[in-house]
Amino acid sequence: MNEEATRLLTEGARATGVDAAPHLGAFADLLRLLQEGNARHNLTALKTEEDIVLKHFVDSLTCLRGGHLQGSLRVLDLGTGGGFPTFPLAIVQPELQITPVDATRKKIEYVRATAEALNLPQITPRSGRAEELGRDPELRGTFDRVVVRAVAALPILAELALPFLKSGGLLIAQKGPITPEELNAGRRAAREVGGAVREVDPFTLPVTGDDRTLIVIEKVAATPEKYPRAVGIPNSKPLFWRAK
Ligand SMILES: C[S@@+](CC[C@H](N)C(=O)[O-])C[C@H]1O[C@@H](n2cnc3c(N)ncnc32)[C@H](O)[C@@H]1O
Repeated sequence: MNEEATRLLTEGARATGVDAAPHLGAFADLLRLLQEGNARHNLTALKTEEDIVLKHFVDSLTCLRGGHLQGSLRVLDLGTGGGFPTFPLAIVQPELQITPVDATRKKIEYVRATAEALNLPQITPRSGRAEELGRDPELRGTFDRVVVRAVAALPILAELALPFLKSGGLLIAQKGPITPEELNAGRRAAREVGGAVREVDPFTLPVTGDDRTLIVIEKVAATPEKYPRAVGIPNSKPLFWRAK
């Protein structure tokens, strides 16, 4: 990792309360593996080391805001893509037991190989659609946290994520700026699937100043059996929201 990318990672992580210094070697390995994997799997559009460090590594770490990811929690990363926020979280909080999930099998193969290369056995990837995995008795209702970054509108995320959570578990959704309409629909959808919005935390990404919002939804009641609906329906007919 070049000097400027190292400086940005250190500074950006510090702004989120993380000391990156002990982890610089692991982040450098992750950067190299992502760049190599990108040639085969189209994992990220970001090309420069500085952009990857800020917009994937530091951005992923911002889901630690609020202090909801401490201890040996069972965490599901819904729509992990190239492993974000899974890898940055696993590097700085190795006690988390993380299951990254993605519908694209090749991305999960990359995530599995990268977790092995980085010696992060606490990462146990699964490929599949959230609509189907959320009905698997081994996964439904078994997670303390679901993290999700850049996957869908909030009402869709609520339907896909809440089934995975235990009672009292939290969905931590990393989003860009959110409109009052999306937030309102997200609140209604959350209620429908057994959740309640607990925190809406607007902030700017360290260094770049990009607008971000961290939304925390608590599971307060069992998710009705009919959710999640069949594959594709949460996106094509989102609860209380318009389809894209
Ligand atoms: C824009 S990418 C974001 C990837 C990663 N979270 C990040 O922030 O870089 C969205 C990912 O979500 C996955 N995805 C979308 N809908 C899904 C679903 N219903 N079940 C599982 N994965 C899904 C896609 O395959 C894609 O890899």
